[in-house]
Amino acid sequence: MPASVSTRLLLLVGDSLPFYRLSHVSRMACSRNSVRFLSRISSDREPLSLASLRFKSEFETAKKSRIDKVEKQSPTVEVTKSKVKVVRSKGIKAVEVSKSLEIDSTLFAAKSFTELGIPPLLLERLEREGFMVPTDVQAAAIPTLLKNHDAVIQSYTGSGKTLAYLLPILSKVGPLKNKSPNGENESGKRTEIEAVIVAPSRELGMQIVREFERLLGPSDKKMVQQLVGGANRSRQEEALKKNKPPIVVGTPGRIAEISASGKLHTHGCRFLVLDEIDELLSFNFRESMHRILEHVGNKSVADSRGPKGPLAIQADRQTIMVSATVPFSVIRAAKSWGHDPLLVQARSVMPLDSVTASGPVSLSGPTSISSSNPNMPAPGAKQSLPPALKHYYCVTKLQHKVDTLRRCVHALDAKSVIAFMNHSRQLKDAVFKLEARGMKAAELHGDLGKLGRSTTLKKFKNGEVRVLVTNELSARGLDVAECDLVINLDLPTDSIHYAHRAGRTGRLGRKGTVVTICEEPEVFVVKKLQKQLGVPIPACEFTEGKLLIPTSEASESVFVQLGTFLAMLLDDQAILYKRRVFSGVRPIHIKHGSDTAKLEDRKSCKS
Ligand SMILES: Nc1ncnc2c1ncn2[C@@H]1O[C@H](COP(=O)(O)OP(=O)(O)OP(=O)(O)O)[C@@H](O)[C@H]1O
Repeated sequence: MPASVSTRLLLLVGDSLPFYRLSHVSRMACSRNSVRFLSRISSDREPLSLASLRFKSEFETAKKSRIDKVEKQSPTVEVTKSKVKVVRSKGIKAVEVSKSLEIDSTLFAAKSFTELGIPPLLLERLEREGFMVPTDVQAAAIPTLLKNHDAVIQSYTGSGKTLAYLLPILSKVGPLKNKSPNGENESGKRTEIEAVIVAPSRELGMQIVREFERLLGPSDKKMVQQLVGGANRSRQEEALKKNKPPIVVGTPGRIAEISASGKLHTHGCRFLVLDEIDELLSFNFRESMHRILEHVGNKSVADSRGPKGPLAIQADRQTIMVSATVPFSVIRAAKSWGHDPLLVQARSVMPLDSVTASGPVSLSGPTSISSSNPNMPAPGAKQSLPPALKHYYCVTKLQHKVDTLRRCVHALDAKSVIAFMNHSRQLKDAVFKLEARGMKAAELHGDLGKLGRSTTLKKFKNGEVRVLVTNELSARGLDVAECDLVINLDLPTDSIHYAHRAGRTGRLGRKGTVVTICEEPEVFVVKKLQKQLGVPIPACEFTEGKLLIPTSEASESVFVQLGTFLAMLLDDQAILYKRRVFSGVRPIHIKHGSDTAKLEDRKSCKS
């Protein structure tokens, strides 16, 4: 090891920090059942579970007569007596939670989809496709949506928000829905569009279509029609005419276009889903969204001169808005477009009216929703990151960024990597450099045609391409389960963009790492992101094929995690956590990939 490195007291970081349990603290957001499910996915170690925290988790249907009752009680998590103590055993420092968090988990402890009111045919399909246990957000959203509430669904990336709205729709629309009281399945009787799902990109739109098709099966897959831009429009119109699909999924521009041409009749539509709603609110989509909101589910001609303007039409449809990040603009829009909409999160369902711009509404609620103060955490960003993700940054010179990326991929032995850059013209260069060094890479951006985009994506998904170099196009919604590393070759513009990029890895409880490669003058931006997101982002280096962290950074990172842990255990109003940055701590060595880590010379740690 070079002298410069050895004198800097480095920490070798592996898959498990000594505070492994701390790194998973936010799994508290999961119900016991989904934790059980998640632990099946990463079964190589035991995660911190609600059971270990002694959460109450029986499914007590009888005790709850009406969902609305629950919905009105805003904070659903109650901290009664919490004691955290640091214990030492076998040289490992660990945190033991001795007593006792109470959670009103009736809505969020479903052991199976059966308990959520899904019809039998759909249950069969779910089972066939391997969906056995609902995730937390699904357990909260499905009963809420089945009761026809308008809703904003917010939970972290990769937590299964698509099925959270797709299942209630398929419970009421198409061939898998509940039979009518006289025993007849009414499928096929209606000829109108019953559900419109809008997504901001073609890739995401097509991914949603595939999720529908997977459950509908080959014989009924024509029940859903994709209307995404870049594809042949007249073919889409013909398919609409011929198949009369009850469900359409598309991008705003194409849906608005076909609707304006009179070939898409959505006035009788019952569901309007706006996926990645905060993105759909952007200026680019304004006109198309205006048309969609004005027409979908509005049987009578809308009064566009009403006091709230044309977009405030109270339609007959159920409006469902979805994103991992919910800034206040979304809350405002949802209040204006929906009938008493609810905010559905993994552990809470509350009226949107209880969400204000000025302050916290609940422990898990949108405490970070703020419309003005730039120093406040970015709206909704905190709850948007998968809890098991690890974040690092690495300082290098501009001309060495791609080489650092390559070393990072080797050091972490990453199999499937998404690297983000801000400008599409730089992507080709990065790909060229990687390929020249023998690393299989490909670029993905909006300037490629539809075919080029889908071919590249397919190659990435099936492992032919190891590094996908892309821009913001791929930051939202893209679901590649195998992606184990996200790299920011350029800094994201803010914490919301960071959260969506980061969320391409660590999907559904899997392991994932995010590394931001930046230049020295950009480090303050990373520090700011760390503060806004409430996650530790320590500096790292890549030496001798290993990811190394300077000791001071490691200590800070451990304490950011401890702070997050305490803040989650105890209401942040009740405890004022003071972060201590250690000084003079002797080196800590943790073997990469080992399950148990050694915290050497603990005596020198002053706590
Ligand atoms: N209950 C479940 N059991 C097993 N797999 C599931 C379940 N729910 C969802 N999944 C899978 O988890 C993956 C992530 O789901 P999805 O894309 O809906 O996440 P998301 O929350 O919408 O993420 P993002 O915010 O990034 O769009 C998908 O591959 C989906 O098929």
